[in-house]
Amino acid sequence: MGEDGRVSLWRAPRAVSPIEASVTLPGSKSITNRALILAALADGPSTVRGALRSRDTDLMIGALRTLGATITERDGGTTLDVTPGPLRGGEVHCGLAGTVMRFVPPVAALADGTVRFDGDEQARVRPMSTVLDALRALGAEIDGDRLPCTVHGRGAVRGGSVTIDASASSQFVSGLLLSGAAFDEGVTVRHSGEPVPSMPHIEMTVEMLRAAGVVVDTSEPDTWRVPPSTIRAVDVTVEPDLSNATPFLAAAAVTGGTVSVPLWPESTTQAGDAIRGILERMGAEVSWADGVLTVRGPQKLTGIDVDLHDVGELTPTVAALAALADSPSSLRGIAHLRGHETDRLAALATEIVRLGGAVTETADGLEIEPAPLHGGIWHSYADHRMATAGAIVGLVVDGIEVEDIGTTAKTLPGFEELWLSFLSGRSS
Ligand SMILES: O=C(O)C1=C[C@@H](OP(=O)(O)O)[C@@H](O)[C@H](O)C1
Ligand SMILES: C=C(OP(=O)(O)O)C(=O)O
Repeated sequence: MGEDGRVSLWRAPRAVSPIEASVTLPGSKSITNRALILAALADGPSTVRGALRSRDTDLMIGALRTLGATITERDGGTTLDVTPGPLRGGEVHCGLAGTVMRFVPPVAALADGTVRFDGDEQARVRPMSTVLDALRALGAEIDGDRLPCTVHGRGAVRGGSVTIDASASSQFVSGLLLSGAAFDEGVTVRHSGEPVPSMPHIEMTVEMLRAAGVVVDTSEPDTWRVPPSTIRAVDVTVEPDLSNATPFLAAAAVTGGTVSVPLWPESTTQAGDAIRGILERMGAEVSWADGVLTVRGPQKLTGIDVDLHDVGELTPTVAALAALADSPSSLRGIAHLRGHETDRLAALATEIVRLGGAVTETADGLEIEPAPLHGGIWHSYADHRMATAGAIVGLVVDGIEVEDIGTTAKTLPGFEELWLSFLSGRSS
């Protein structure tokens, strides 16, 4: 929606030749928001360098300031100095950020005061009861099962053991673990149910807790044990957001060009790293040397049969690639995407079919057949990754107009300008 309330349409740039470019991405949303939570609970001042500044991370900064942390900015806002303060009540706006909705309530339960949570209309239907019920079982008092809801903080949380069904989102586990060391008895989270999605994101949580001196016992499957302890202040540098890199790498794949992304970590828990294997299987050449990832697109993009359960946030990019491939694709293991920013399976199927594509929505994924696409409006559903998926399609299909491209500000403000300078080979 534009400022005047009308739907805004962005004419997606068409690639006139193979894209040859290099692009540097800002920091990871997932690492930035975890670092901020841990810093707000730490035993002293922390510094977060290379932080992502976007709607989701600004909402996290706002939430933690409300609860009592002092957060100051340097280096154009990408270095954040965080000094924890006594936790208190207030109003927290979650926007559409899963990390704010699921990571902040456990912090609020530790506050001395009442914390009211609300968010965007679409956030009010995102699953949240699992983390709220778990907090109740651990001794917190909470009204509500989704946004809006209220946490009546009492300055401490008993903690202990809780069994949850985290099959709808890994963020339920991460949220409880991030604050768990500050609970009187720590926390033991056991998962019971269908497999937990997005496991690398839980590994990211565990790795960052350990870096802050917190013990996390992961010796039993589907069980995470965090004994009570102080959370050490840290000086952390955030990796670039590899999931946000995927539309840029996809541009090489669909145009037969060459795209490089510097500062690509040699090893990482970020889901975005899985794009390397995915693009290779679709026919691209992928190489990594001296911290630079390079993708060289194929003559013909092949379809892929892939289980994206662990890396669901890559689905919009992979679906756009699949819609442009010359053989069928099957994207599986991603039923939980119905609880993301929007029902991503329905949204992707609707938008690709609208352009002439052949997509069948299954219970846990998408079947995509090759079909010639034509121009038209690509709706974004307030979902940053839907918007960037439309930009990928627009590279090779004439007349694609992406509705509400500004929604990319959730994790990548300035996407339009970055995309344009990238396409002209001007980006860094
Ligand atoms: O913890 C995180 O930072 C995230 C976990 C994942 O959530 P789900 O487990 O709900 O898929 C991922 O999709 C989301 O983009 C970020
Ligand atoms: C699922 C996503 O976000 P959130 O952190 O809001 O869950 C995402 O970025 O793809």
